[in-house]
Amino acid sequence: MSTPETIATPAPARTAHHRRYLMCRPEHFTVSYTINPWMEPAKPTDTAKAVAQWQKLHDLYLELGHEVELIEPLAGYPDMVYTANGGFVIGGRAYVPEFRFVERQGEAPAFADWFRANGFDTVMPEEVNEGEGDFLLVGDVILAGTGFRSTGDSHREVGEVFGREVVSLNLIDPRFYHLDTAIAVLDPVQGVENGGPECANIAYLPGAFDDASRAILEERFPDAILVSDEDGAVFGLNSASDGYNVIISPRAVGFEKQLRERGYNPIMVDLSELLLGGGGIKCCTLELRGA
Ligand SMILES: CN(C)C(=N)NCCC[C@H](N)C(=O)O
Repeated sequence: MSTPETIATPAPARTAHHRRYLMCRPEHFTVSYTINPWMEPAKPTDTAKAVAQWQKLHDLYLELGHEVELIEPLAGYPDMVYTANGGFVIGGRAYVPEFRFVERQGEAPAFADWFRANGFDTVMPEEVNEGEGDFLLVGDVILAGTGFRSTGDSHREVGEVFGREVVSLNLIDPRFYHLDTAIAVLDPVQGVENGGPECANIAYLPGAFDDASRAILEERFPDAILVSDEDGAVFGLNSASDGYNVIISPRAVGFEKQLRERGYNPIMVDLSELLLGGGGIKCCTLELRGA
């Protein structure tokens, strides 16, 4: 009697897409205040180590063929390294942040000046929003997080600025206070009109969302990778993908395996020092989507 054969479904072939990123060298990095549960000013920080770890991420992007722009770090703004919060950029238009906490508010004019000086159509905000920390472009749609930082009103505003559908999602766990700690966008931006997939895929941490938001994610992304609480808790989802290479924390071992099974190429970069400020790989990376 022959035993039934299990036929493994082959992982789809993935293609890397060129990216342009904005980063900020953490020359002034330290933890001198607490605005998220990860930050403990009493714990010592090592700025040289933060710079060395950040440099590896920066150099990896260049090795992968991506472009990296730099913004000058400002003394007194140790969180400026987390450039994902410095704006949200699509089609050459930059929507500037309005930070929730006074400790970061001085960063916004510096990001606005950088966008203007580099030819972006720069839109000043009326609503509290923390840029690509809470806004993620997935296919043609903007997923927008709220609950801790960006307000619901900023979801309306970002929709008006870019003329796109916005899907609001409620974050409920203070450890995952920005959307980019709970969702990773895996596939390149390709709308149906550009010949791309109808829906680019994501990975997410179900426990970071309320029931209603989880239901939305399940319906919109039936093929999403669901990551474990263990991988979520080490900021595994705070990653950067070019559609093939996915840069993740070396601690997210389960997520690494899930990515390989789906045909992605996970590359591990350790930003343990920057985790002391409550940020990881994605937080240090703002995508500059051109016109
Ligand atoms: C992935 N995340 C959370 C980010 N997009 N940014 C990190 C910001 C960290 C900073 N200390 C703060 O609390 O604002």
